[in-house]
Amino acid sequence: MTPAAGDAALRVRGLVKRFGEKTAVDGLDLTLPRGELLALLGPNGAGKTTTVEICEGFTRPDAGEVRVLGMDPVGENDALRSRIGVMLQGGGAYPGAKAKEMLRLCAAYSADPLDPDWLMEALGLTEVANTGFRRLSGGQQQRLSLACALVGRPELVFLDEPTAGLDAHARIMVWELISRLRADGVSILLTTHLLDEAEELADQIVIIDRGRAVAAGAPADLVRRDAEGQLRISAHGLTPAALETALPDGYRCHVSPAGELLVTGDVNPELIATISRHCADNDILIESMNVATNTLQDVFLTLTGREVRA
Ligand SMILES: Nc1ncnc2c1ncn2[C@@H]1O[C@H](COP(=O)(O)OP(=O)(O)OP(=O)(O)O)[C@@H](O)[C@H]1O
Repeated sequence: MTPAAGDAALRVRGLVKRFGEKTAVDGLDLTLPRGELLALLGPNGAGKTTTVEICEGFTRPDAGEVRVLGMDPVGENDALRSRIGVMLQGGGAYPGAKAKEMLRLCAAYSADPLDPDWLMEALGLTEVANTGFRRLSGGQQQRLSLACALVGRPELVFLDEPTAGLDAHARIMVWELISRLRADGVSILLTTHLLDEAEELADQIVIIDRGRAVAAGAPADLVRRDAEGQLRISAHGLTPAALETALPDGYRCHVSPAGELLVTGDVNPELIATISRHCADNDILIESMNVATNTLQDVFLTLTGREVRA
């Protein structure tokens, strides 16, 4: 259900941002309903950070409308500051402080902050509580920035690539914390170029490429977008031309770069039986046959012709 504009935590319409000749954001629309997590998924340079910085009120757009909790992020920045959570780079205003001090300073801005000790523990930072920000590893700095964004119990959080550069263990800690916030009703705009991150955490995903939305929907709907299935077959002697003539109209057969025979169309038990019969009649041994499901990577590739990490 599309919420009314007033109900959305974030509403972006027709957003455009240019840097000289370069159009970084090119007519983007986003709606983040309250209490949901919207993932902006796209490759390097897609315009994700630019979009987030505009929503945070740090950058002015060239065109379009942005409403954050119903307000203008530039004109009403003071009123918004305590209600939104932002991950600052480089230690924000306190790069010389120790980790725990820094989090306490951030918490002091809020009337009802989360417990800084609990947050440090949840993000695996307890051991470095007394280490200065500059001496933390990149991954620890990243997690501390996340803690600072969250400690004030914001209604809406902007997380720009929150797990970039984290190892697998730290990434899971961050995912668990984000899921918990989401369950507590916090609205979250998250950017990522990690397909599994978007799929795991998001209620809605907007795939962006070159500043434009190329697809949007719930993760499950996006991967069902191309409802046609695919069979991957390894069978020595099986040729696409011969198999295609044995199948009903509408099926397409070709060989993948990996040397597998791909059959595209409605994958059902009768199709598998027909292929098995064709191979038996021609004395061909099927070594493997798999039903391939569409992944977000496939969706992205189909829409943009590029890998999401490109
Ligand atoms: N201040 C700036 N001056 C000039 N060009 C910029 C500036 N900021 C961003 N760009 C350009 O705008 C485009 C979008 O950049 P942006 O950082 O928003 O992408 P992104 O999706 O966040 O990428 P990444 O995943 O690499 O962080 C890029 O081509 C980038 O080079």
